[in-house]
Amino acid sequence: MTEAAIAIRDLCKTYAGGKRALDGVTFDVPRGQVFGLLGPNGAGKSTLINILAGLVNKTSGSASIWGFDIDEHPRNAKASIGIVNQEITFDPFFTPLETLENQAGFYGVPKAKRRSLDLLRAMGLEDKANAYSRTLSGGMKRRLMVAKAMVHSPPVIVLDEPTAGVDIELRRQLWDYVRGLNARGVTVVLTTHYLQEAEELCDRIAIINHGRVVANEPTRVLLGMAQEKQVVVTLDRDVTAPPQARCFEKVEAIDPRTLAITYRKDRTNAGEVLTAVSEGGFAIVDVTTREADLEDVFLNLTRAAANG
Ligand SMILES: Nc1ncnc2c1ncn2[C@@H]1O[C@H](COP(=O)(O)OP(=O)(O)OP(=O)(O)O)[C@@H](O)[C@H]1O
Repeated sequence: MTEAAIAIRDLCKTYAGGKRALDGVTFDVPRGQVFGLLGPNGAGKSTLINILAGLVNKTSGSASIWGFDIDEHPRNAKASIGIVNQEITFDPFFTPLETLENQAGFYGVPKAKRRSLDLLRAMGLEDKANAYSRTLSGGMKRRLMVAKAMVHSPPVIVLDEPTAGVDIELRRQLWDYVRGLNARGVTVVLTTHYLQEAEELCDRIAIINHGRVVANEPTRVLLGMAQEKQVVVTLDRDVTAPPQARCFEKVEAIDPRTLAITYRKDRTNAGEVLTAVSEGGFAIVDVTTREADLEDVFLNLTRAAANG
């Protein structure tokens, strides 16, 4: 069996004051994947990452990184992971090249083994190597943070909300860099509030809620768990009385001639829904369908956990 990049077993954390932030968390991050860690605010994601980073002490359970237990081999465990936090932290008066060299010094990487320029190239910052870091754009600063977390060549990198507050174009750029890192063999763990980001990038996703894992599946399996689908039909005339059928879960009027009809794919299919609309005496002029997305699954799972 190939060992996991990160193995977490029955991890618990109760903060002083009694808050139980992690309540028996168990999962593996397989090597070579982009792994998404999702959860609503306060679910325990930062606590988990901080335990891996050695910044927060766990209450019980175990965790290992690249086969190194964080208690038994803390130095090796730390050397195996690079963590990119949400905050941008580097001295604005150093250049990107100096920033990486300083960080490599901090990690004790010998000069001969440093590859600061390679990293800057990989992050698209080569031509900024000698600029003042404070003159970089927001997206460049984030990429510099990723490069900084990579100076000791860890096989695993954790990106905590890498695109929070970043506009869509920069977000796509950062996604490309994440894909590039992964293509070079780096295992990537990503926390994000943007479900579309997880859907696009992650091979596998774990969802945590109230300190527990409520799902841990390949992304496509998770997406398959969404049962609701929608067809949007444009009709030949204004609808005064919306059509009704047992296979409809919900009918909403988008405009007088356009209806969004929700159905459950485990109970019916788009063909039956469209037939029911025609049988209601309408001719269908246009049809589009909307696939359920991760957001539907996420809401269902976190809601189910809240109610259960
Ligand atoms: N130092 C601390 N002392 C006490 N409680 C804490 C501490 N840090 C976090 N918590 C609590 O533990 C729970 C989990 O917090 P955590 O920051 O791990 O969640 P999160 O999933 O990272 O949330 P977010 O997405 O908002 O960062 C929350 O209820 C939080 O208030």
